[in-house]
Amino acid sequence: MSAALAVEAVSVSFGGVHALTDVSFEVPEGQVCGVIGPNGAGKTTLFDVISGLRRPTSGSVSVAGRDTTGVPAVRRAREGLRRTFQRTQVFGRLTVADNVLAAIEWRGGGGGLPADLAGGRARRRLERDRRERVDEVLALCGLTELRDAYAAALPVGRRRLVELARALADHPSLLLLDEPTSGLDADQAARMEEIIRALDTTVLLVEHDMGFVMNVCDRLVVLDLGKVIASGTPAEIGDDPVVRAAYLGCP
Ligand SMILES: Nc1ncnc2c1ncn2[C@@H]1O[C@H](COP(=O)(O)OP(=O)(O)OP(=O)(O)O)[C@@H](O)[C@H]1O
Repeated sequence: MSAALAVEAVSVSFGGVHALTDVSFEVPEGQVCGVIGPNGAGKTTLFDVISGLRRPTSGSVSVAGRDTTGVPAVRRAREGLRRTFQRTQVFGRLTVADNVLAAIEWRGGGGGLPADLAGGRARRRLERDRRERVDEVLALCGLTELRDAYAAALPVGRRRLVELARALADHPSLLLLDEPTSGLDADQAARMEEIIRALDTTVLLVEHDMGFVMNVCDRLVVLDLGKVIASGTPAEIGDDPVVRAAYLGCP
């Protein structure tokens, strides 16, 4: 079976700066893979390449066995790729529940043409299913009690959970999380850990909190100055002398 995500020999240069050099790794379906590395290691550039915001100078990206290197970001999103950002992106003027609903309805309000063709009863069923999904995702993310709050009024930790809820709303096949614990307090980070561990979606995440990364990831890829310096299970990475010296700062 092909990997859910395969990054093959990806390089990105910005003029003379080699942000990524010959980066390769795979993530099997359903696994959580963490990308770690110091500032400037190339993590954001890698996410940009995988999500289609940046075309690599060379190399390729495949999702579920299909080469998506030249595929625009919006089409990758339609095919099930979701990404959250270091700076949370939610609709501040919508309630929490409507933020999630909008993430489900973006393919077409109320079901679009198929629902129109199918008639009123089918449309009502579709709308009911969507509202049920909103309730389900809000509960999963611990947001039920905040469903009617405006997203702009929430502290950053809660907004991050709203962003996650939006990303999960229509069952992504590949989820990219950029610093999911940034701005979260300890309880919220624990909730984030639980949510990610319970997902059956393939997840790639960038995170600086090493305790979180070690708990939540099945595999890790370590970048340094744009190159993969190690990859393996969290235990293997924790024991790797190259990583300890270059990144963890210990012998
Ligand atoms: N648009 C750009 N133009 C020029 N150089 C860039 C650009 N984007 C990134 N870089 C450079 O590429 C390298 C990798 O940057 P990138 O932001 O991917 O690293 P990062 O690991 O995400 O860092 P951080 O943890 O600080 O977010 C850095 O040297 C950065 O200065």
